[in-house]
Amino acid sequence: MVSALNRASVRKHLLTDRPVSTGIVHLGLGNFHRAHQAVYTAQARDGWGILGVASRSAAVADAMHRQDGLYSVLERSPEGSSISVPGVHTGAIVAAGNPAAVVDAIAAEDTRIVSTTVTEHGYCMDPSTHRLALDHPGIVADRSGAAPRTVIGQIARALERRAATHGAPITVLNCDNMQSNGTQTRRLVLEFLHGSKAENWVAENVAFPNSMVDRIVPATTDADRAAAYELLGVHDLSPVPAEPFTMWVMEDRFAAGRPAWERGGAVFSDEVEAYELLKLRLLNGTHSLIAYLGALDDRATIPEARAVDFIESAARSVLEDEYLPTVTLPRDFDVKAYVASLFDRWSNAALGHRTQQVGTDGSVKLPQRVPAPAIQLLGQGVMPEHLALTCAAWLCCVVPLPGFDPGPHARAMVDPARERLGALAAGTRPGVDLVRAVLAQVFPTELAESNDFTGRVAEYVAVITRDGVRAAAREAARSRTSRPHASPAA
Ligand SMILES: NC(=O)c1ccc[n+]([C@@H]2O[C@H](COP(=O)([O-])OP(=O)(O)OC[C@H]3O[C@@H](n4cnc5c(N)ncnc54)[C@H](O)[C@@H]3O)[C@@H](O)[C@H]2O)c1
Ligand SMILES: O=P(O)(O)OC[C@@H](O)[C@@H](O)[C@H](O)[C@H](O)CO
Repeated sequence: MVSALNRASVRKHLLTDRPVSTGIVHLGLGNFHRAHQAVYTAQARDGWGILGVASRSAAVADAMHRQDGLYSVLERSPEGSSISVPGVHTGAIVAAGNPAAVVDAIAAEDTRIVSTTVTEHGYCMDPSTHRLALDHPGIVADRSGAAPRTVIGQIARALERRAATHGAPITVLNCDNMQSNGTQTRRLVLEFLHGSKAENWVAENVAFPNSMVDRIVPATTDADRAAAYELLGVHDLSPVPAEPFTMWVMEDRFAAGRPAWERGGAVFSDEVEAYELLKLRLLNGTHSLIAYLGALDDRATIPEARAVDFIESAARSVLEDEYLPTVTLPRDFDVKAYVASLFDRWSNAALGHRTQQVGTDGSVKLPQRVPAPAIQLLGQGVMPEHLALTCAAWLCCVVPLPGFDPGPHARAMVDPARERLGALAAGTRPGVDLVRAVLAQVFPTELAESNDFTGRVAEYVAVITRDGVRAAAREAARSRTSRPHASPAA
């Protein structure tokens, strides 16, 4: 019989010491948290424990319960694989079954940090205004006094309770791929609590540091489970695959202490915004383009897509010509090495990050990546051809024109706006009207109402639909060569 992973069966050198107490409540017990923050917390070795909260699915929490709270992180690269077991979780619960328990945990006096990786759409933020979507059904219900089911509702209600009881300060640490993620979370929580007694207490006693998180962590496959078994010698129900690269940069503004995450290599910096913009644009923005072009070219994974000549060229163009000129680099940052490392990381075939996964939730991810650089370049009289191509490829994946089949990887992309945008498309004339109507749903008005930009997106949609995605990328490359462009060495 194959034995299961638990504290008795795991090889001791792979496991960290048991945490002393639960100082952190983490919302979003997905793969990323388990291969990123949990690993840094294990490497801090200073006793901090984490209560993990899954939103709806019980799969990860159940697996962890059956394994004494453990799971493995399987580092995969073409050079080989290695494994570790970050045993820092003191519990795992599912919010959907017991929303009151989430509020209780965050409100507990011993809780000093509440952190989040709940995907961009978990914040119920209107993507075009970046304000709390007060008409979101979850927010409406949570504000009416029901046991809160949204992340912002859970945090806000727990902070209210802290204010009304022991008054102990706390830090809210957003670890999602969002620009100014701490600042935005603070605004959303305060908007939720607007007019309440707790509003001032939160403003004065709760820290919301900004953070930049980076590690490519795909969804787990059967091949990962088999590889984990080979390395562990016992069966893990829920291993997490991850690339070797990992980076975490955050502001050192914690209201009630923090683990010594620097022991795992985390960087505390006053330049987080520069790191965030760099990462969200160069990595995530380019990643989105590779995913949408790749899916439309029938490529299942990012490394397969990145190896296609026209996709690699488009990726280099959007990165070097359109994202890079719109960021301010952190001090002493070696951007040439960073760009080279990105193309290496996207080539990691051992990891097999799926185009479908990276392309999922485009309606809430792209607003963090595309509008600001597009508006900046348009303001300089430059047409951002490859940002327009990114939007067109996304539209062709999630709101394809009648008769156009975007292929299985695009069809598998989940998007919270898919239905709404589909209904909009059904009632709008294809072409620039449709592009403008769709972009108005997700982007700031300034970009959605730019005739130049929406016109260009509509042209790329037409080319993809009529002649295919390769032809559209060729067209973008041709247009790009007609104007000067920057390079990472510049
Ligand atoms: N995976 C990566 O490579 C990576 C890298 C950097 C940052 N991130 C950030 O982490 C996030 C999660 O990635 P992941 O790989 O863990 O995904 P995942 O699918 O493994 O987990 C997603 C988690 O978010 C929760 N969630 C989803 N929708 C929610 C909602 N509406 N309300 C509350 N919780 C919700 C789920 O319960 C789950 O715990 C990403 O969206 C991104 O912002 C991921
Ligand atoms: O995590 P998402 O869904 O916001 O975006 C998909 C990928 O671009 C992303 O997961 C990257 O792999 C990651 O941000 C690398 O740190």
